[in-house]
Formats: sequence, structure tokens, C-alpha cells
Amino acid sequence: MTQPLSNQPLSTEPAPAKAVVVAIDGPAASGKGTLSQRIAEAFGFAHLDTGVLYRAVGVSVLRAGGDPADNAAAARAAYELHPEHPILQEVALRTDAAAQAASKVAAVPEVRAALLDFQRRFAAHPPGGAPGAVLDGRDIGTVVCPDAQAKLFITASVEVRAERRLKELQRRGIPAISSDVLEDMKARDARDSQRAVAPLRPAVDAFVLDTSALDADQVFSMAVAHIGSKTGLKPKA
Ligand SMILES: Nc1ncnc2c1ncn2[C@@H]1O[C@H](COP(=O)(O)OP(=O)(O)OP(=O)(O)O)[C@@H](O)[C@H]1O
Ligand SMILES: Nc1ccn([C@@H]2O[C@H](COP(=O)(O)O)[C@@H](O)[C@H]2O)c(=O)n1
Repeated sequence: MTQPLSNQPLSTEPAPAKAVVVAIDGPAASGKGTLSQRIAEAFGFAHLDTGVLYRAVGVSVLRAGGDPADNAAAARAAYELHPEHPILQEVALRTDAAAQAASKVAAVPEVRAALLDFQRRFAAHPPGGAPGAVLDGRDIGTVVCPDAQAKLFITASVEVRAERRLKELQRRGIPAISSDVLEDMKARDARDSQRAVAPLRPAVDAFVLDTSALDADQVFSMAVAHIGSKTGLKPKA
């Protein structure tokens, strides 16, 4: 399937029961990806890390020698992305350069429009016949899936998040300077929350969870309780 993300054909399979959608938003390194994976596994849902899509667009522009802040170059890369594109599996997407490029292309309205339909289809028809989907990003509860049954906004102070990211980079053997990680995170926060289109912010009906003083297990327990209260579902044993 090489159709762009913006133009995937409709499935011919019979419509499944309405999928449960869990929207998990929050700033960088707040722990939303860690939480989303655990929630998806616990409930048997499919998981989409939507940041990967923006990272892929940003890296594609850089590789083509372009500027991620150039609207036309960013839009072109977004329209060329398709679900089987090998770039989506590359570890190069996990670098800080990819994150910074992602947050620049993410401010381009045409990029967001090109990626929107794929995300919505994933939520409505989770792959593998899963009964639900967990999507994590910045605008899932506000724009992509405003009707999600459960919405969480995972946050933490920028200092705590920078520390978490620094430790993660050290674990992965990637050299990093604490003050640089903090400054990069502040710059990304500013771009993500101040852009005109789909800025980072909690949906009005989101459960906002400050994880600054919570470990990943505590966050998971609170999220499970919230999802249970909204959907009546319990995690698989
Ligand atoms: N509650 C927590 N307490 C301490 N560390 C955490 C917690 N949750 C996640 N982490 C760690 O913080 C780092 C960032 O977590 P994660 O990648 O899940 O964040 P994210 O919000 O998805 O980040 P990004 O948006 O940049 O992809 C990881 O190393 C993860 O193991
Ligand atoms: N729904 C989303 C998801 C991501 N972005 C932008 O991509 C950048 C990278 O995202 P990560 O979750 O992988 O850190 C992020 O800083 C955003 O600019 C987005 O706009 N909307």
C-alpha cells in the first residue's frame, strides 16, 4: 500500500463494533508514550504514537536538504508519507534533531491536515481487529479524536521532564548536556503550545495528571482507574 496517509482506501471489511478510543496528550517526555504502551497492552488495544508521523515528516525534509519551517517542503513530505514507509521504523526518528524538526513541521497547517485522516482511521478501525485504540500526541483529545471516551493529559514540570530525558539518553549511551536538554525542551514546549493550529493544551474534558512526583506504576494505576470510570472496562488479567 503506497497511497499517502491522506488518501488511504476505505476498508471493505464489515464494520466492527464501535472502537473504544483513549486519547493521551501531553508535552515532551511527560511519560505519555510509556503510559500509552502499557494501557494498550493492558486493555488489548492498538497503539499509535502520533509523534512518529511528525518526526518522519521532519526528518524527510532534513534529508531532502530542506528547512522544516518551510511550509511547502513540509507539506510535500507529509503528503508523500504512507503507512508502510520504511522511515517510520527508523531509530533516527528518536533523535533530538528529529524532535526539533518535528515540532517545526507540526506548525504547518497542511502537514496536520495530511496526517489527520490516517490518525482518525486508526482510531475508528484499530489494526488487527483490536476493540480499541490508544493514540498519544499533542492534539488527540482536542482535534484528532474529540469524541474519545477517555482523555488524559499527562504533564510534569519542564525540569523533571528534562531530567527524565537526560537519563534516557544516558541509558542509550547518547552523550547529552543537562542544560542543552532543558533548553531544547523549553523551545519545543513553546513551539508546540504557541502554534496557531492544534496547539498543545488539555481538552476541556481531559483528566490532567501531573506526574512530577509520580512513578510510572502510579501513573498507570491512576490512568487505569480513570479509563475504567469512563468506559466501564477493566484491564485484562
Ligand atoms: N512517571 C515517570 N517517572 C519517571 N520516569 C518516567 C515516568 N514516565 C516515563 N518516564 C521515563 O521518562 C522518559 C520519557 O518518557 P516517554 O518517552 O514515555 O515520554 P513521552 O511523553 O512519550 O515523550 P516524547 O513526547 O518526547 O516522545 C522515558 O525514559 C521514560 O522511561
Ligand atoms: N499529535 C501530535 C504529535 C506530535 N506532534 C509534534 O511532533 C513532535 C514530536 O512528538 P513526540 O511525541 O514524538 O515528542 C512534538 O514536539 C510536536 O511538535 C504534534 O504536533 N502533534
